[in-house]
Amino acid sequence: MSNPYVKIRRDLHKIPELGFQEFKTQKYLLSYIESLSSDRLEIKTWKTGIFVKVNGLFPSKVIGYRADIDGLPIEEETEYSFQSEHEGRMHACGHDFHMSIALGILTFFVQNPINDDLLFIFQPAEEGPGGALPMLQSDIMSEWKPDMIFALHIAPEYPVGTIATKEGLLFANTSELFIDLKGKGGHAAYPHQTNDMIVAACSLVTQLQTIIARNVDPLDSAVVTIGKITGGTVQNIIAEKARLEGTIRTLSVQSMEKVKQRIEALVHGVEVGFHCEATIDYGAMYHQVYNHHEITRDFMDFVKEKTDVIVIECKEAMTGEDFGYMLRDIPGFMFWLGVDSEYGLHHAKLTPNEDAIHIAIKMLTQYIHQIGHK
Ligand SMILES: CC(=O)N[C@@H](CCC[C@H](N)C(=O)O)C(=O)O
Repeated sequence: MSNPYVKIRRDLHKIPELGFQEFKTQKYLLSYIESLSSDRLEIKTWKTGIFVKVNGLFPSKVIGYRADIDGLPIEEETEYSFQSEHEGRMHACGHDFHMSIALGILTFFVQNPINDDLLFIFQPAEEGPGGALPMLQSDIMSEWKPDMIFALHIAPEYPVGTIATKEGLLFANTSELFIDLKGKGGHAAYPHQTNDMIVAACSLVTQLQTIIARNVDPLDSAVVTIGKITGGTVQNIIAEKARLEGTIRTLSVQSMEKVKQRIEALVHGVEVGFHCEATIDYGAMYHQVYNHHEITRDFMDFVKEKTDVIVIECKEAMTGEDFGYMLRDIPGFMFWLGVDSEYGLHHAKLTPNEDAIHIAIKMLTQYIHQIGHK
């Protein structure tokens, strides 16, 4: 392991923290960035995130690069010697890779300054409740606002040495979904005296799937996933309460509204049918990731023509990313970085190939070097 950014990735892998609790992560990043001790660097913290400006020689624009820094509530099941030291937390979405790659690029340009200014954004809470929008609206961002911005996300399904992206829509619109049901609990042997919220919740989960099958245009796409159900107390008590937690994904803002209307109608139906009360909370919503056409095309051409990395023109995905908010305001793009893992994103055995770290740093320093001198 001679690559220092692999060591950084492993250090960060050990300390995954949830959104807006990334205190150790922020401290680690700050101590590394401050150790670069250059008078070109300006550093400002924002909650548990960090903005770092690398001042250029003769700046005519600011180039932005964003890395997300939070982990997930997953108990790690890899065979790593550098497993998560935080019980029930894991970097299972590659943000440890994203941070180490960002530090690699940052270090390169501190040591090899270019004309333009660079802004590195280490953003908390991508998995929820969302750090991109409030960071974008912060005073620091108004002062240092980039003229263009980009970011990457690791992709377990693509080989190392490849990237994948496309012009226009890349990732879906998302909305979290929390539904609370409250009825009348009671003795397991007297169901006729109760309104069982376990039965209501199970019925609702099945009904929600009919939205995709029967309400969304088959030529459009949407997802309603319920990832968690809780309810009840013990096996012989009929549950008074149940909670469904999930997420909605759509390829347009309009479809999101339609799906939500159907959810509300079905939840109301369950209220009537099961004599219970229901509340819906949509939690955090993310704007779609929409890549700027010309900038993305230029980037793809650059990688094809000037690097060893293979460019795949991919389809849009139903993943969400609050980086979509940054791209709504600032022209730029996002791309997938191939890391070839048997297990996918959000899996307890995700094991991305670390060779991708060096490949990404090399490719992106070349790219920034080219656009930063124009
Ligand atoms: C890249 C990725 O996996 N992003 C997450 C974003 C989650 C947003 C929010 N918590 C939700 O579930 O809607 C994803 O699950 O796609």
